[in-house]
Amino acid sequence: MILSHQHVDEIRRIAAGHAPAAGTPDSLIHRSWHRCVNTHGLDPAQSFGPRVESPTRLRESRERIEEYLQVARGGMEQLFKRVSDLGYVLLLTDADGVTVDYIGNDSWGKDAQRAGLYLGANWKEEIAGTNGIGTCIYEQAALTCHRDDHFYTGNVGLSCNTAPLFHPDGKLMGVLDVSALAMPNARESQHLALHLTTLYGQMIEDANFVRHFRDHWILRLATSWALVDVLGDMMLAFDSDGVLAGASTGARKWLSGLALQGGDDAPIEGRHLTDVFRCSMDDIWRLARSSNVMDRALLSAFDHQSYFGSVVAPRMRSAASSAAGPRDVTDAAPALAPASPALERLAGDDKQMRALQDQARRLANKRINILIQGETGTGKEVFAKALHESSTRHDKPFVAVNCASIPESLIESELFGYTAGTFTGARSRGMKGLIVQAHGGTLFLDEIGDMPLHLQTRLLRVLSEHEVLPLGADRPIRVELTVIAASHRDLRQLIAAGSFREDLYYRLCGATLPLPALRDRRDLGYLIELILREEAEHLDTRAYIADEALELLERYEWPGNVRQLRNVLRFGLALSDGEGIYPEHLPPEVTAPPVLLLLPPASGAVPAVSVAQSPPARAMTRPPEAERLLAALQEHRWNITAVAAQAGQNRTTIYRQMKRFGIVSPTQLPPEGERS
Ligand SMILES: Nc1ncnc2c1ncn2[C@@H]1O[C@H](COP(=O)(O)OP(=O)(O)OP(=O)(O)O)[C@@H](O)[C@H]1O
Repeated sequence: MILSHQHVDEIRRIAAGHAPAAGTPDSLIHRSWHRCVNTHGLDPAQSFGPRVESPTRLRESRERIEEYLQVARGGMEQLFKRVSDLGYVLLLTDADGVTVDYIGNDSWGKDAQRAGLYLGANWKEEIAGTNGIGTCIYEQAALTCHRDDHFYTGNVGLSCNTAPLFHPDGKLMGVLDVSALAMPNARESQHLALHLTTLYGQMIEDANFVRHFRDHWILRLATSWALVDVLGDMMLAFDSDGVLAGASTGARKWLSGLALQGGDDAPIEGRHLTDVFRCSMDDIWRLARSSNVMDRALLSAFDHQSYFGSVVAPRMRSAASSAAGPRDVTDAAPALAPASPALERLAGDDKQMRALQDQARRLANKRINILIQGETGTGKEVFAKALHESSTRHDKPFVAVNCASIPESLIESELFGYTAGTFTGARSRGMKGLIVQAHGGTLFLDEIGDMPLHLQTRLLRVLSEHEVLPLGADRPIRVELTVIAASHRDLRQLIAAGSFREDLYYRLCGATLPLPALRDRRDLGYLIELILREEAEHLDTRAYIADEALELLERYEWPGNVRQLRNVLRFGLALSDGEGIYPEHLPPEVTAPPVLLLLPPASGAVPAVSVAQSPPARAMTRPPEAERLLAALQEHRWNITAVAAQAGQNRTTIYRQMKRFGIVSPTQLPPEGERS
């Protein structure tokens, strides 16, 4: 041990900016000495006595962080069992360095108390100079402050190992300290104690994280598959839409380090899990259900490292829903998202559409890119627009781009823009690209599957770096936008065929909304009424449709979906001249009789009534569902309402099934002699 005046001289030398003498402690301690003299105005030659806060101040501190204290106490008791025989005491402080909890050994309690290792002692660096706790608060990193590292000579008998404890929001909660008096001089004597302090510090933080996010889903990640269920290196809390609500300290460091490398300093909260990993939410839910750890690998979207994941369900879920897995997340989600008129009007009483509307309401204000899939004409653009209008971005631009309809040679300049002088002739003045035009709002990329591969690469960069580089420009433009992409094609098939980038797919499908085909919707009546009213208003005519015409619409399969429905109604209104739509006002594809299958007579009194127009080989097959339907129709004497009631379905469904199986009611058959 060095003499006290040598200690003081060394601190003054370092504080004055001189190089340390050989064998002196690390620069973290030097930084603190420098701070103590030059910033806090402390003098190392002064004597030091611990400052102990009043019982009232201590009580107030403890009350403020009650939950943290409870969690930390559990970890401290475990840790104390491991270090008490070695002569250590444990301290827990708040973020201001005040000791709010203490576990020590009664036999040397008095000495520890005198040294300031006790409840209420304030170890802030501004007061106590360089010390384990105060310096840890400054450095926000685990450290050892061993003997002569301390600023005041009165403290050089102490050896302190500390770890900062962070709240799930990333702010410092306090410090865990493992301290002892009269340890051997060799710094190495503290290695194990520091290691244990760091380990238990992480366990306390993780326990606090799990408790804080007990109503969220938690994804635990580890680089070792064997440990993922017991000891995650990192944890991410997310809601049932996959939006991140918090990250444990390990995950926060990992994510912010990686994001900063990419120049992105946006907060972690609000990002989507599928931005972090190259996977879809379906993969995350699958991972939650899988019991085989080897199936639980996730590939990071940033550093392309593999992690093993396990998912912990929120506390509020019932046992039954947990067992069913997280597929039915809408059941687990808290309350229904508030209604939004733009989304509301898109559907009537159709279960699939209702679920999509609810999901869309929840997603509207989250920073998530969305992929809408559905057959042509199902209303993908209409849905995207409604989503935008329901969001807080509704007063910002909604820019729609149809990747299939812009010539390939123009897509790049249309999307990314170009500077003046890049082109000659009419385009010489430069143009703000559509991506930049959508800044702050929503960019709708329709038929994304048709985007050429080289532009997919550029789009990927826009999405990950939030920057656009117009053609001919040397500096990128910063853009913030939400992308809604749509496709009627299966993008996974395009990926398999090599014509769509997998990484772009994962960037785009933060959530996938599959729009049902019109033939699978149960709200055709609602849509007819809505569209009829809109079209009639447009044509300034009467919105009326006769029952016979309505029945034909209900029986039609709608290969062109809602777009075709709108066209048919517009056509009907135009032809009907304000007299109401009757069958003769409908286009032939809707009124033409279906292609019929020959169904051999069923065993029963009523003869089979189908007519053959198709090849004999197909005609002879009669699927069991057709058998059952025909039997029900015969039983109810072709009363469609009665058959629908018995089957628990609506009349439209029965009509569709009849059409599919080529079953025609005797009342609709042409007279015997006219059949072909
Ligand atoms: N829910 C709805 N209510 C009223 N009209 C709708 C609805 N959905 C779609 N439509 C109408 O259908 C037509 C097609 O809609 P939209 O362009 O959104 O379909 P899409 O799926 O994007 O088609 P495509 O795949 O061909 O791009 C539009 O005229 C729109 O007005």
